[in-house]
Amino acid sequence: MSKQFTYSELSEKYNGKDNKPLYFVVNGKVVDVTKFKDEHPGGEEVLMGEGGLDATDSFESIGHSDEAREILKSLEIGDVVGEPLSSKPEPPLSSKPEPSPSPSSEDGSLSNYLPVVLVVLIGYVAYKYGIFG
Ligand code: HEM
Repeated sequence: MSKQFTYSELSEKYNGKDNKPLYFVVNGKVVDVTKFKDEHPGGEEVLMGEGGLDATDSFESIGHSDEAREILKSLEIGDVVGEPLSSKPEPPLSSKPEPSPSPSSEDGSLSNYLPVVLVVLIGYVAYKYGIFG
């Protein structure tokens, strides 16, 4: 059975800082990129930024080649268990703003009566100037 890591263990002991090993998670697998980071065509910094985190989205969004996936496989050293520590917390659903009612639908607003006022006005003018004979 392969070695198991938790996210808190990874982010504390394997974050690549202060000469610590650099591990992160891709598709549920823990990869050891301590040595590979120097050879990474995309640079060392981007990998350092993922230390101890779930890098699946970052890895997939770049559109890495099959060769990159082969290297990824060769670097796998274990599995991750438990929930990821959320680096970018989602706002709770309840904080979403309620849609505000549109002002034109307010009762008693003058704009609701505008068509009626216009029709009466036009009728009055037409009557006054003898358009109806
Ligand atoms: C163990 C994990 C990784 C491996 C084995 C790996 C491997 C590679 C390889 C072989 C390339 C060359 C292009 C290709 O073949 O697709 C590459 C490019 C690149 N990688 Fe990674 N990569 C890993 C993780 C990451 C992560 C987590 C990021 C972003 C946070 C990243 C960002 C990039 C970028 C931006 C390039 C493009 C460089 C360029 O074309 O100028 N990589 N990677």
